Amino acid sequence: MCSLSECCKELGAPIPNKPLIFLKPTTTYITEGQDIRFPPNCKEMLYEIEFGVVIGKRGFNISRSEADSYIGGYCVTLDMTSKDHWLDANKNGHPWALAKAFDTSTPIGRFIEKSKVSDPTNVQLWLNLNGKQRQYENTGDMIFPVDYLLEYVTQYMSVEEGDLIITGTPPGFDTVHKGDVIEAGFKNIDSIKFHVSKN
Ligand SMILES: O=C([O-])CC(=O)C(=O)O
Ligand SMILES: [Mg+2]
Repeated sequence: MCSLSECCKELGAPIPNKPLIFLKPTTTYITEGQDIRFPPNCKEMLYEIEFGVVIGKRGFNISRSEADSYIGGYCVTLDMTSKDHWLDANKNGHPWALAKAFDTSTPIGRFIEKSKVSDPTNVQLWLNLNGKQRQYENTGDMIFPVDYLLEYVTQYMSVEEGDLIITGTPPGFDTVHKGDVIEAGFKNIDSIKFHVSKN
């Protein structure tokens, strides 16, 4: 979901009044050492660094004030998006499944202990493409903070231990090419490195 206000400015889009929710199955996850692969009919793929929140226990109808007790930890996450399928879905009012949930579309880092993130509302996200900085934004700039997102989404669906909630990308997201290298992280906390497959 686009939950960083600068991102909306960049797109010329109005700031949304509610979060936009979509699902990515766990079959989309890859870890370091595995390559990001273009799905069929995708000529342009987008990178997005996201603040990943790992759920610590099952919950439904979680209130904002209780939200922190449901957080088990954090995870540096990329939300890779097939722009071709995304544009096609938006044009036709169709779901984003092929745009967001193709295999390898969710590169994830290590589990980060909750205690390693002293203030989740002040984490510096960064992403470098081929060594050049492309995204750099603080979680303090999110339109919908993590506790609000948990309250919002669990009105509709339960969360379970190990679920990963990704919270929207900052400005600077753009296309990758085959052979590119993406490095991304939470400043002074953890970082990840992934290659886009050459073929
Ligand atoms: O791709 C989108 O339109 C929404 C999204 O995932 C984000 O903002 O992180
Ligand atoms: Mg995203």
